[in-house]
Amino acid sequence: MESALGAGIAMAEALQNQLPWLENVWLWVTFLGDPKSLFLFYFPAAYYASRRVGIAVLWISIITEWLNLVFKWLLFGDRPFWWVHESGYYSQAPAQVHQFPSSCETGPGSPSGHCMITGAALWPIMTAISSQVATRAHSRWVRVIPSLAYCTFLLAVGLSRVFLLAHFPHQVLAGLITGAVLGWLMAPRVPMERELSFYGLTSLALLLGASLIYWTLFTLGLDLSWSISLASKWCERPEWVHMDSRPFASLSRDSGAALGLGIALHSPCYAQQAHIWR
Ligand SMILES: O=P(O)(O)OC[C@H]1O[C@@H](O)[C@H](O)[C@@H](O)[C@@H]1O
Repeated sequence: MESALGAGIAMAEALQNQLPWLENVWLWVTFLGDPKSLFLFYFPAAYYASRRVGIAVLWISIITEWLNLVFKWLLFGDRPFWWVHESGYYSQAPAQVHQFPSSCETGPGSPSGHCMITGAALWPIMTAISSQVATRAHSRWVRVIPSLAYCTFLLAVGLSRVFLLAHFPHQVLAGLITGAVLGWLMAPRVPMERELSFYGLTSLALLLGASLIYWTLFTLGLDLSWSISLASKWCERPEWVHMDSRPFASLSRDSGAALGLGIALHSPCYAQQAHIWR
């Protein structure tokens, strides 16, 4: 296992030292692939274009981010930025890698959330654009552009995570595969018109479900804050350890977004707008 992780560090070394001019590109790509961007940018943009696709993006983001949190708790994956120091693997010849302001994620590393959550949530956008293109374009090459763009973007997100020392390549691969499978499975099953209690109960279930898993693992003697201690210990600058990368920050976002979606869809203001649109 150590040599596989070492190969991941060698890949990060190559990305950082052989292609230094791409640094800003990787930082931008990681920002665009951040699960937070799904809630802040992709969901509103998709909703503006199509209500159904917008709700699918938000719903899939909520559920896959929650699943990603649970997978991370169960898989105990190291992050490269602390593993290079903690493992002792580089005590003789230090690795030629450095950290960035967005390297110091405090959650465990496996699977990559950027790849898994963003991969799943962008699936409905990709399929919606694909079907639009298919009705207009006759060329097979034009029709594959949306799926090609989806794959290229996610591959770039994966490479950016390796470049930043946030993930090992196998964690990126696990995130990419899980994200695409979840996107494919969930996109046709997104609940569209449900009563407010459905959203309230989903919000509560996400909150209580994660808390129950956390306390069960904690009672079994597992320390789930191990990654926060390692991130704080090995991050080059304390100000790079961001509170919103903590596992419970994403849980609050998911639970709040599920309830917020229900309240918004049942608000008189929304009903009035929906009436005008019809
Ligand atoms: O697992 P990754 O790719 O580091 O990404 C997941 C994390 O990305 C962070 O930027 C978010 O703030 C977190 O909430 C999220 O959990």
